[in-house]
Amino acid sequence: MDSYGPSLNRSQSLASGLEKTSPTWNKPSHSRSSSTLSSRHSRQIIKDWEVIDDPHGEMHTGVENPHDVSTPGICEGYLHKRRKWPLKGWHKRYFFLEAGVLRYCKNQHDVPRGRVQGSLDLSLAVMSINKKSNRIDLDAGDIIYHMKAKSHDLFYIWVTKLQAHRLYKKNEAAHVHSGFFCSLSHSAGIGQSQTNGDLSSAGRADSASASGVLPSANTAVNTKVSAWLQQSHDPDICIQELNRCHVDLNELNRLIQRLQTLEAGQAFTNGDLKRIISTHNLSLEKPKKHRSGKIWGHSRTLSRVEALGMPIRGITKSLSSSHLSNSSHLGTSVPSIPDYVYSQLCPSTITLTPEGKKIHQDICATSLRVFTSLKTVHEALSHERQKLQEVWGTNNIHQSNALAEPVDVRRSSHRAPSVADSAAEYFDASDDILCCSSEASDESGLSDGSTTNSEPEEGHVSATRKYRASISKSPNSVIPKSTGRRTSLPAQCPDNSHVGLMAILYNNIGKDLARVSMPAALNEPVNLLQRLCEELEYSELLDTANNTADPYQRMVYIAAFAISGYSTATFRNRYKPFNPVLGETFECVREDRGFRLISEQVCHHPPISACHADSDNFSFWQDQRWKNKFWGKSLEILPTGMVNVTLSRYGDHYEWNKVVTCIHNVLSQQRYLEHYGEVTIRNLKSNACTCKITFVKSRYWGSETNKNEVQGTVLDQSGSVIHRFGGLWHEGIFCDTLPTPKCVWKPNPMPKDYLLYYGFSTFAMELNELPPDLKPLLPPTDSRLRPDQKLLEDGYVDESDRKKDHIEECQRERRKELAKKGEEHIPRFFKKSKDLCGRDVWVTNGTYWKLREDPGFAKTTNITLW
Ligand SMILES: CC(C)CCC[C@@H](C)[C@H]1CC[C@H]2[C@@H]3CC=C4C[C@@H](O)CC[C@]4(C)[C@H]3CC[C@]12C
Repeated sequence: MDSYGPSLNRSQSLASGLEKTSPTWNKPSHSRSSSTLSSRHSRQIIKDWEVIDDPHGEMHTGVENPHDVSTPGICEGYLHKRRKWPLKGWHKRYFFLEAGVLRYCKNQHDVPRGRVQGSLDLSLAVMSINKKSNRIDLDAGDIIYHMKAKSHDLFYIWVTKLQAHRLYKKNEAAHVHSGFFCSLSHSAGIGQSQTNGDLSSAGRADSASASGVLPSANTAVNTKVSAWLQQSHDPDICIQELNRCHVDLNELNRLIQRLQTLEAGQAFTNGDLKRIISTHNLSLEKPKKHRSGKIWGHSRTLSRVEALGMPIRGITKSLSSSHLSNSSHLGTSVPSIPDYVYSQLCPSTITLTPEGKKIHQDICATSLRVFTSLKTVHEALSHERQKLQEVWGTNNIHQSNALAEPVDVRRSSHRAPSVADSAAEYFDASDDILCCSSEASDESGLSDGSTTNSEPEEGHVSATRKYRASISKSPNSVIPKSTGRRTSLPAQCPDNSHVGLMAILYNNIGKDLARVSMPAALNEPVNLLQRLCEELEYSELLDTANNTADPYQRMVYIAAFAISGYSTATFRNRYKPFNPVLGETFECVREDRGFRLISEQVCHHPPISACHADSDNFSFWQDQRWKNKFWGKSLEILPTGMVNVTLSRYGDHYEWNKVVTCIHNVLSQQRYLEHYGEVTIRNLKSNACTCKITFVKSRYWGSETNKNEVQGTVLDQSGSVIHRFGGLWHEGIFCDTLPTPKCVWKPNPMPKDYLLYYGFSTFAMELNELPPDLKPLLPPTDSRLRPDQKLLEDGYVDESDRKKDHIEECQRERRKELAKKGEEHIPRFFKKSKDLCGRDVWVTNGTYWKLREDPGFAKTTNITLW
C-alpha cells in the first residue's frame, strides 16, 4: 500500500495533456498575499502528484457515432478504491464511466442489478494523478474518490477516459445552460433576430415567473430582477455565441462524417491514441472463460469488434506501445495496452491519410471555436449570476447568510443545479487547484477514511430517522438563566464575499491553515484558544456523568459531551478563528457552570494550542493541533491529539480522538461543514466499557435527513452492546437503552439574529467579553486584550487588518530574536509530557491560577505580544 500523506504533497508544474512546460509554482515567502494566481492554467505537481486540467488545446472528439460527436465511450473495470473508515487500505470496486458520470459497485455483477455504491459527476471534479503509484484522485467537493489502477497501462486508459468524460460533461453542462438561457430569452420575446428586443419589464418578469424561474410570490424581487434583465446585454451575447456554436457544430458533424468514410491504415499519433481510447467503449477486465461464452460487460464491446470482423488495421501492438511511450504526460514509459483492451479499439477511426489529417485539423479548429464560444457564454452567465445575486441579496438579508444556514436546509449541491450554481461549479472545477497536505509525510489514520464515501451499515439511516423523531419530541433545553453576561456582540459580521479566497489558498498550499494569515474580514472575533473552550459549552453533561453511578450510563453522557463539542460548527463556515500568537493565553472563569479554563499557544511550528479546565466534577484537557489537506475543492481538517476528561467521583480517566472536519466547496458559495470518522472513548482507569461513535459521512444521493448523522454504542468488556444512541450532531442525541429512554443532549437555542453575528451561540459570544472588573486580573497575553480581535469585534475591519499585520510582524521579530540567541520559546503555563501511550502531550504546569492570585499578573514579568 502506498502512503497517503506524500501523495498529497504536490509542488511543481505540469502541462497535462499539452506538451508545454508551465511556469513553476512559486510559493510566496510571506503567507499573506492577495496576489492573483501566477497563471490560471498553470498545473502543479507536488512530489509525484499532478493536477490534471482539461486539455484546452485539444478536443476529444468522438468519431464513433457521427450523430453524437462528443460522447466519449464507456469505460468499465475494477480499480482499487480507498476504504471507508474505520478500516485502512483499499478495496476492489467495479467502476463504470458513462456520459461524464463515474459510478461504482461492489462488483461487476452489481452493475446490471443497479446496486450502485456511489456516483460522481466528473464535470464537478478536480482530478489529480500520481503516475508512479497509478493513483487517481477525484475531488468533486461533496465527494472525493481515491483510486488506484493495478497497472500503468490501465491507469493510462482510465486517466484518458476520465479526462474525456470530464470535458464532455462540462460541455454538456454549458449546452444545457445556454439552452436554458435561450429558452428564457425566447419566452421573454427576445427571439432569434438578435436585435435588442425592446421589452417591457413586465413582459420579461411575467414570462420568467410563468416558467417558474423566478419566485412569483415576491413582487418586490420580481421587479428588481426584471430591472436587472432590462439592463442586461449578456443574454444577447449568449444567443449570438450559441448560434455561432450551432453553425460550428453542424460543420463538425459534417467533418466527422467525412472522416469516417475515409479508410484507416496509417501511422497514428499520441493524440490519435488518446482520441481512440476516449471514443471507444472499453471494458478493462480480462475476459474470463465462461461456459456460455457471455461475459457481462464485454458482450457489448467485444462482440461489436468481433461482429465487425475487422482486421486490426492501423494499430499494431508494437506501434501502440511505441506511441504510448511518447505520451505527453502520463509517463515516460507506458506499457503496451493489454490484448483484451487492445482488441476493443476499433481501427476505423485511425484515418490519417493526408485528407484525413486535414479534416482532423479542421475538426480541431472548429472544436476550438465552439469551446471559445461556450467560454464566452459561460463568462456572460457568470456575470449575470453575480448581478442576480446582488439584486437578490438586497431583497433578502438572509441570502447573504445562506452559507451559514443549517446544513439540511441548504445543500444546494444535492438538488438539481440551477443555471447559476452550475456555472459556478463549472468554473470551480476548471480551475487548477491542487491538492495538498500541510505535512510532508502524513500517515494519519484519520485521514485514511476521511475522504472516502462512507457506506453506513444497513439500518443506519432508519435508526437515525427514529432517533431524530424522538429528539424532536423531546422538550427543548431550558433557556439558560441570565448570567449577567452580554447577549449580543457590539457589531455585526462583515460581508467577506469579495475576499479572494482562492488566491489565498493557492498561495499557501502546503501550509497549516492555523499559520496562514488571512485578511481580517475572513476572521471571526474569537481565536483558536477560545474555540477550545467552546467545547465546554455543554459541560453539564460531564457534571451529569459524575453523578451517574452506572459506568455504562456514565459513558453515554461522556459520549454526548464528545459529540456536543462539534455542534458549534453548525453555523460557522464563513469565518476563520484568529490564529493565536505564540505565548498568547486565554482564561475563562464560569462560576455559573462551575469550571475555569486556561489555554495557551504553546508551539508555533507546528501550531499547538493547549487547554486545561477544572471543576468540582471533572477535569478536561487537550492539546490541539491539526493538519489540513486541500483536495482542490474541499479542505479537510485532521485533528491530532486526544481529548481527556477525568471525573472526580469515580476516578475515571476518559480519552478519545477527534474526527475529521471537512469544509466542502471551500471556494464557492455552496460551502458547508461536515464531520466524519470514528471516535473511540476509552476509560484508562477501567476496562469495564468502551464507546464507539461514528460520525457518518453523508451520501451524495442520500436524503437530506441523513446529514450530520451520528451513531454510537457503549460496549462492555466482552464487546456486547450495552447502550445504543444516535442522532445528529447539530440537533441532538437520543439514547433508547437507558432505563428511561431520553434525549441526552440537545443544543441550546441560538440567540436572536445569530446569522448576523458570525453564527455565534450565546456561549461563544461571551468568550471575548471583557468586563471592567476582569481586565486588571488578566495577564497582558490574554486574547481578550488582543487589539486586532477587539477591533474586528467592534466592526472596524480595516483597522483590525492593519493591527493584525503588525502583531504578526512582531511575532516574526520575536522568533528571529530567539533564533539568533539560539533559544527556544518556553510556554508559561503548560509543560511537555508523555501520556500513557508514550505520545507527546502538553499538560498544565499548575501555575496559572496561583500566579493570578498571588502576586497577580500585574506584578509578574510578562511577555509583550502586541
Ligand atoms: C477560509 C475560511 C473563510 C473558511 C472557514 C474556515 C473555518 C470554517 C475552519 C478554519 C479552522 C477550522 C477549525 C479548526 C479545528 C477544529 C477542531 C476540530 O476538532 C473541530 C473542528 C474545528 C473547530 C475546525 C472548524 C472549522 C474551522 C473553524
